[in-house]
Amino acid sequence: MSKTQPIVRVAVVFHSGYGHTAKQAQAVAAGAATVTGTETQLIPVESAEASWGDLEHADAIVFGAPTYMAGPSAQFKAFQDASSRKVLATGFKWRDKIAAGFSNSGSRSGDKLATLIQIALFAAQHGMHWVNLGLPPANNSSTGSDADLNRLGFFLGAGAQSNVDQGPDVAPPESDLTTARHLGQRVALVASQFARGRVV
Ligand SMILES: Cc1cc2nc3c(=O)[nH]c(=O)nc-3n(C[C@H](O)[C@H](O)[C@H](O)COP(=O)(O)O)c2cc1C
Repeated sequence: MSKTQPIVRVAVVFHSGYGHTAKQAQAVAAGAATVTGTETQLIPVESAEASWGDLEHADAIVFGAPTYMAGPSAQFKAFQDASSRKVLATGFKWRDKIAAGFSNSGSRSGDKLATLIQIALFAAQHGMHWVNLGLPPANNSSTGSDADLNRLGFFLGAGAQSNVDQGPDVAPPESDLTTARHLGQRVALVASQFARGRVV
């Protein structure tokens, strides 16, 4: 890349107990990869211990967790807690990075908003710049449907819903994965704008 088009690194850190949120995470990364000059990395929280260095070098980190009992899963929360010692205490290393979030759950609401709010606050504690979903709500009129982009009507981040009797081969549905790809692309674009600004 030229000096005016720096490479932008987008990391997607996620937990998924049964594979559904992993599908959403893969879609976020795929969306980010559509932006020229973007390198993406998918990091399951189980691998986070080996990935603190990668996260330090990322321009943007997208955080994703399934909603379990009205908040991020315990495994994702453990990753968040570990970041206090690994990131905050060692020099506020994520300050001024781009951040965004996503969550998947069994119910259409399922209280995913609580998870997204928690993730946004977590990013704020790290001094990161939050990127919202940037889509109008959909599936909210007589002509709307579950095939709509942002069918669940989130603003803060990307939501997905996976029927609890379906595996990750079919859930969440394509509309939620397209919504996740949109978020990834938006994050990569914003990260690219920030990176160009730093060059200037
Ligand atoms: C311990 C536990 C708690 C859950 N709590 C919620 C919840 O609060 N709201 C909801 O809609 N679904 C809830 N679910 C359903 C999951 O969010 C849903 O199955 C999701 O697709 C799981 O994602 P995963 O396969 O990435 O783990 C819960 C599932 C588990 C296992």
